[in-house]
Amino acid sequence: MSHWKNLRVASAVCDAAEKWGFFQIVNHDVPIEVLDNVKDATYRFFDLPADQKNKYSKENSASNNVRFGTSFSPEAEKSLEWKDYLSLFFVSEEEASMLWPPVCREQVLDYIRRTEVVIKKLLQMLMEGLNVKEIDETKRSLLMGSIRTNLNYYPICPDPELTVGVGRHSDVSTLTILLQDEIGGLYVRGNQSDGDNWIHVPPIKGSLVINVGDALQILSNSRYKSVEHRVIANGTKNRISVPIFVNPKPTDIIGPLVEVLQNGEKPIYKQVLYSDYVKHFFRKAHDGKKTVEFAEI
Ligand SMILES: O=C(O)CCC(=O)C(=O)O
Ligand SMILES: [Fe+2]
Repeated sequence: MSHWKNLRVASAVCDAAEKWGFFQIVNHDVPIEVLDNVKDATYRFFDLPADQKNKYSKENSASNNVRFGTSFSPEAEKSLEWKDYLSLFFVSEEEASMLWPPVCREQVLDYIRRTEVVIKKLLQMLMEGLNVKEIDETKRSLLMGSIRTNLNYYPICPDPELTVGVGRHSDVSTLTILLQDEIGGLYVRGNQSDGDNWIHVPPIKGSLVINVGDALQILSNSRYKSVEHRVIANGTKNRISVPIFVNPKPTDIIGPLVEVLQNGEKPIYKQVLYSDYVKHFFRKAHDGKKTVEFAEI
């Protein structure tokens, strides 16, 4: 990735986003200490006593932008996912310094700051692949207008056969940047249409896993693919991961970009308010990729 101006790197990124929707990057300029620090901070948060963590639960949190919880949409699920999380919606450094838990705040902010450079480079390459020459203010908002970071904690599960870490889903983001630890357990749906073909994403020290989300699939009129993935429950080890979800602003209207349709290509998606899309997404339990149908024409 440090050679991101090299056309071969750009074309490998666009190719992976088209064919797989998932790839890993190395030599990306986010220092390994920043990654290690945010992993340590994640453990520090989940090691806090329950009453400390519960200060950030739905019932107790001072803001909707900070949320500690379990599973994905507990009201809609038949069985809960074996995962606790702390979700941090970034508004400003000032807000973070007031609301985010002190045990992880600085490390998460640092991780976001250092990753932003990588996000911009990736989006620039992906946009060039769509014939978008410049990321102006409107596009910047559509592509990276809001940022949410989750700290995920998958505790040891006494009977991993009975549940999952995270059920099959695609992300609502434009791009997701995922830091995973060395345990493994993330699977991605392969691009062969026949059968149930899941591919393990092997942990690579220092790498970041990148995946295309629904919003970028919609903006690119399905050129870039938002691919299903899931995490298995683990019977012997705790696992953590730290995704940064890069999203449009909630008030943005998303639909296929004009540059993509310039050659006469038919739009597959209509224009939808991004916050409506997100609402639709969180109403249901994780169940594959059906959510994107909400935006189909
Ligand atoms: O923990 C992981 O590896 C993936 C988590 C994930 O897919 C998500 O939070 O959307
Ligand atoms: Fe995901």
